[in-house]
Amino acid sequence: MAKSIVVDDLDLYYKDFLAVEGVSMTIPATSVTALIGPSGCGKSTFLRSLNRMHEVTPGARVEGKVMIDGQSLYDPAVDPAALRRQIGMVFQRANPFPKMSIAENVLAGSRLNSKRLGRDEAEEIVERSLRGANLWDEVKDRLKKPGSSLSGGQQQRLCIARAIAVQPQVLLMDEPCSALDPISTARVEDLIHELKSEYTIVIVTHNMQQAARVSDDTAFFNLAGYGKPGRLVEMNPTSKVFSTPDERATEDYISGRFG
Ligand SMILES: Nc1ncnc2c1ncn2[C@@H]1O[C@H](COP(=O)(O)OP(=O)(O)OP(=O)(O)O)[C@@H](O)[C@H]1O
Repeated sequence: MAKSIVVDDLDLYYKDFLAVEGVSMTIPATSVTALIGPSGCGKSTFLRSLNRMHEVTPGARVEGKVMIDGQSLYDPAVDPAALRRQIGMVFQRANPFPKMSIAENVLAGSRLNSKRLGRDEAEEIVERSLRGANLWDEVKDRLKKPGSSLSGGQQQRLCIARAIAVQPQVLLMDEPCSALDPISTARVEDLIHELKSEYTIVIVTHNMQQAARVSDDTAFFNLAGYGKPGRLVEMNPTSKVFSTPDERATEDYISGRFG
């Protein structure tokens, strides 16, 4: 079931370097939130703090709070590996397991999560997830072929199918279309639109039009200068951010005056 995320005064460090400072925001459930801002302002770092991937980097640490439906993500009782399997992530470059078949790719997370899957159960997960990722019709006759035999756009949708196979609460996407052609991009954007009825989606994008097309809310991050931490400048409904933003810096960025 989709969950809301509440972030309270979050600081993100790489060793002594404060990369992101003082972020507080509420990400509503079953909606798409876009993270935008100039290179280096900490969008990916922030995204990775939402499923505890940030701390996988040696020396990286977190101060502050992230709550998912009232549960603190950084509570010592939370198992980060189990949590990462519950919060799906899709990366810039499609990364299917190259030697695994299409079906096995979809099942990879479920196999890690659970006991043995029965054949019927496995087939049901494969079909449901591939349908969910708008890929079923294109691959249903070649489920045993390697994931790497698909086109780039199909591979990215396969990765989305893999992420939703475990029915995550939240789906994090880090520039999921940046390596895709316009047609594949449009398909992934359509998919994001469909998926938001079931998932809470947070997407990092450099593409302003994409943020405007796919998201309900937009968070603009900025940094005061090189070596300074990134900060959240404003978060508002996307229509407002792109028409009458609260902050001058947001307007300047959106209209291409910097970044
Ligand atoms: N593994 C790391 N070790 C040390 N510093 C890092 C690491 N990863 C990122 N940083 C630094 O943290 C800051 C934020 O980087 P991040 O990649 O989150 O920004 P971004 O907004 O996603 O950038 P881009 O739009 O270019 O992808 C940058 O100053 C970056 O150099």
